[in-house]
Amino acid sequence: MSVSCVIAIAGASGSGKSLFTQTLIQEALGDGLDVRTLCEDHYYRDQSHLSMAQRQQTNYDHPQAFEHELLEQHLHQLKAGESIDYPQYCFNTHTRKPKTHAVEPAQIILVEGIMLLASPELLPLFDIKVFMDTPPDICLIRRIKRDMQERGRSLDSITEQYEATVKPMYHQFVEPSRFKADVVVTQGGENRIALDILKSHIQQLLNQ
Ligand SMILES: Nc1ncnc2c1ncn2[C@@H]1O[C@H](COP(=O)(O)OP(=O)(O)O)[C@@H](O)[C@H]1O
Ligand SMILES: O=c1ccn([C@@H]2O[C@H](COP(=O)(O)O)[C@@H](O)[C@H]2O)c(=O)[nH]1
Repeated sequence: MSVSCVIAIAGASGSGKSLFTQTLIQEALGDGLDVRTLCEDHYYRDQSHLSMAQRQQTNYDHPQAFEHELLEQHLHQLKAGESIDYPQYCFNTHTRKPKTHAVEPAQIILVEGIMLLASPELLPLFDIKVFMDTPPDICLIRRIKRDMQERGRSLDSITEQYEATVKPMYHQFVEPSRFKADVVVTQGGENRIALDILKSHIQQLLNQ
């Protein structure tokens, strides 16, 4: 099976990318489509050569924090009908897990991540580029809740990281990348009309 459509879902941390992507996947699967998802987070560079204190100081909100050359290679492979060894990243240790997951090519590949539209080398690989446009204060509230519940973080570490890197890098890289998008989605991961518009456009691309 060769890939017919690669969709990028970008936007700030906490903007609703994962929820929007999961909803789109569930609905596309329900429509009988063959879908896979890739998360840019799994392409974070491994930090195992650093001490834990150094890992905690790393700027994870700069495009260079990601191994985008590997993501680019994987998207080329999937488009060519080849399976990939999808890396697995651990947020608690800031390291790549030893095991990869095999991902097979599919009709639709959804890729979600903060820097997807801020990396010129990736842009030509996307058939549809989506940007989740959610106000920064809402993103921060969601991030605090999620990082405390799911990523083993304290409130102090979240707010320190937010001021040191997340906020300035958002303004330098993420927010300007909005202008690369084909579709800008407001109201987070539950925007029904945006989901329906995308599903309809995906069907058109698959029928071409
Ligand atoms: N429209 C929404 N209304 C309420 N909560 C939302 C909405 N969109 C996302 N969330 C919640 O906000 C948190 C962060 O969303 P998530 O999709 O993980 O963001 P991202 O992947 O962009 O970091 C999650 O707990 C998610 O369930
Ligand atoms: O080791 C790490 C790697 C990343 N982060 C933060 O994660 C977000 C991106 O993930 P989302 O799922 O889009 O929220 C990014 O803003 C990094 O600051 C981290 O804290 N530690």
